[in-house]
Amino acid sequence: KKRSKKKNNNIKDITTFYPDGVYPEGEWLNYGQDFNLARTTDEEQRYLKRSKENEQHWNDVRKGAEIHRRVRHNVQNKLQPGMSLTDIANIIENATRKFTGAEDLNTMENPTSQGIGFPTGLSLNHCAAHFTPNAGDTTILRREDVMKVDIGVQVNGNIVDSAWTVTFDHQYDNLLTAVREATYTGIRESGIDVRLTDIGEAIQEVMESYEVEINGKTYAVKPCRNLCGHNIGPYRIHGGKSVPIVKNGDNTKMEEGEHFAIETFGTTGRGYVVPGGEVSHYAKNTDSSAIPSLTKAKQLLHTIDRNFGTLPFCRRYLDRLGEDKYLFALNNLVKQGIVQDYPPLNDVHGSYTAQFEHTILLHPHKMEVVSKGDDY
Ligand SMILES: O=S(=O)(c1cccs1)N(Cc1ccc(F)cc1)Cc1ncn[nH]1
Ligand SMILES: [Mn+2]
Ligand SMILES: [Mn+2]
Ligand SMILES: [Mn+2]
Repeated sequence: KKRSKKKNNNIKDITTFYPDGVYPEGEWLNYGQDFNLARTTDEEQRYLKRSKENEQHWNDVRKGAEIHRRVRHNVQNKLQPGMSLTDIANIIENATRKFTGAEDLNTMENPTSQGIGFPTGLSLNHCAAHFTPNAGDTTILRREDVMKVDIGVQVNGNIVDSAWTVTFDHQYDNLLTAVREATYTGIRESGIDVRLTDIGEAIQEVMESYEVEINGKTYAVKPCRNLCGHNIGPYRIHGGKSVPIVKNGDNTKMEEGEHFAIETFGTTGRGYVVPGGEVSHYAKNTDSSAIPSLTKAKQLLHTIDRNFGTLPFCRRYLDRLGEDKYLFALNNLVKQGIVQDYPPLNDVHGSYTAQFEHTILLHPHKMEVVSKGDDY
């Protein structure tokens, strides 16, 4: 019997939808609520007198954000309990590859010019981040699960990092509302010359003002105090600044022109995460120049350099490139500090964690929430 699978014709190179090559702007926010943070017209002039390469840069991020919105809308329409996490990851990653025209890294002139920004996070329940299935994983999404979907899209190294939380049971609604409102607060509090600790304090206050009843037990929602947002650099998912989600005394300031991922995590557990479980996420260390000792490790590092550069990757992407029996060599690269591993980050078993994340751009005159959609 012919499967009634209709082909989704809306998933193709995004340039067919934007023949003029100009991508939609995100949501604009004024800096700060009081007068002295509002940026005056000469900052606006500086933005408007934008240089060609600057405009190309912002347009690249906006292209990635539009792809991000379409990829997440596509999977949101398909998500059901009973699906395997592997199928969910492939739906997301194949759509990203199609929209960016990065379908086969082996045939691309420059495999890192655009495509997947980092591994698709599909972290369940007490696991808050950095889980994606490895080959052979048989995990099935269940009705009672709280799944954080964390998607990365990159265009010329400009990474759009945005995430939301999927549930099918309304008993988690207050947990999601707490985190969504905390993330929105973090976004509104961000701005040029703002201290990171002040953002964390504002996030924490909103997060802790919520409680949630799950399976008959009432919890005060807590921030996962050792998770944070971060600035983003070209081909660098973590630019060195961490945006705390609790008050932490870090007086480092946000600066004009920076890209930030503002993400908050709420939990019914202990309020902090620990690494645990099988590693799937890896990334080349930007500040390592060590040469691998093992021949197999040298060959693997060449594959990583060509296909990912300093972008994070996961084991499934190595499998897809035809790499085989690479685990010992990969662990050697990790031991030598050439590659960093990012294990899953978990609160206690039986707890529930939620996440919302957007990427923001600190223009001279206003903030642009570039990954904003009508979903979150
Ligand atoms: O937790 S982080 O390592 C971090 C937070 C603050 C400073 S560094 N991380 C960066 C990252 C690491 C590996 C990836 F594959 C993707 C991203 C944040 C994050 N994970 C998912 N979305 N955003
Ligand atoms: Mn994260
Ligand atoms: Mn993310
Ligand atoms: Mn992030």
